[in-house]
Amino acid sequence: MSLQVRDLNISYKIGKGSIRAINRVYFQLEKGDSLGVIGETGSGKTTIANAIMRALPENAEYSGSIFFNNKDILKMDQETYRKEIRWKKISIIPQYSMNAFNPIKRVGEQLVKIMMENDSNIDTSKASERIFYLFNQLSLPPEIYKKLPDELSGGQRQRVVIASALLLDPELVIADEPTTALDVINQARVISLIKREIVDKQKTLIYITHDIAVVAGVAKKVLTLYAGEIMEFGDSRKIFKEPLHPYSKGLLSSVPDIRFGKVKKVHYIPGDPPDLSKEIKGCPFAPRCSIAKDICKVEKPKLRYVDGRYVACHLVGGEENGQ
Ligand SMILES: Nc1ncnc2c1ncn2[C@@H]1O[C@H](COP(=O)(O)OP(=O)(O)OP(=O)(O)O)[C@@H](O)[C@H]1O
Repeated sequence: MSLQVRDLNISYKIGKGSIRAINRVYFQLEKGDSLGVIGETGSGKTTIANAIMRALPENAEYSGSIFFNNKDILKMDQETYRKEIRWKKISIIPQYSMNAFNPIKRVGEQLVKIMMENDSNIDTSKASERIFYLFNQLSLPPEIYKKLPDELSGGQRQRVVIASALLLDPELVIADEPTTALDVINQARVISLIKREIVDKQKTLIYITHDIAVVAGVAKKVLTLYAGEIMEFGDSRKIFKEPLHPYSKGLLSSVPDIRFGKVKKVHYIPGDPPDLSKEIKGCPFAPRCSIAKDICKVEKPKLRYVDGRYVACHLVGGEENGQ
């Protein structure tokens, strides 16, 4: 598996104007990589996921490429993507599992249908064998197979969604805020199952979240996104230990640490993200950045390779990325 996102730009047309949701995004993942995508609400995380899933809404306009195993999926027609890629090669665990299922059909029946529609070599007995195997892996009781979606708890439903994403053994799984609707116990359970069934099995994972602490536990790489632009991208241990971009620093210092009976002082980044319907000349973070210089307000910083990661900041030195 290889995923190369190259110069991705996505905007949404609204009325006479448009929202520039993604700007010049580049990143690359290989088999076994796990990437945490973090950033405030509206930073463009779901837009990236939808672009990879070929599920952008009608009002989206895009340019750039997303090479998946060397084929540009943005240039593929919808039908080819649906037949060859969706479920089989790339799948998604969406934010709200409620919407993922038909409320009047039994869970097992719906999972069998996904499998049979996407793989002509599979019959009902092979499909149910795979489903029971995944239920077992995800600590779901076999009775779930015959239940209606509404008869499951939130945590069970989200685990069934994980099972559905894994049914056809895809190479890349995108988890978009998969634990938002769950209590902390179920959050921890779902996260550890995602780690065990996706990361530890050498599949590639893109994990989208507001929750930085989760990324630290799941992802080997991290990408901080702000106003649709990459601020920092690279090895998560390096970035968590010593973030270089002022935005990554701000995000990390906003994580509460209540361990060992001590409550660390939580900082927040004053101000709000910019209005994406207006042109942003310099670094989008400059108006909120406590160390911004004049250049930051007028010139976009390039992504530079610095100390083992890419950083887009005029005030952090290093080699240019060349992209
Ligand atoms: N269909 C749409 N039409 C117009 N604007 C949209 C559309 N979808 C998203 N946007 C805008 O694009 C920007 C990026 O949205 P996106 O949902 O990708 O962000 P996000 O980081 O996933 O946010 P959240 O964390 O809240 O899910 C936001 O300004 C959002 O309002």
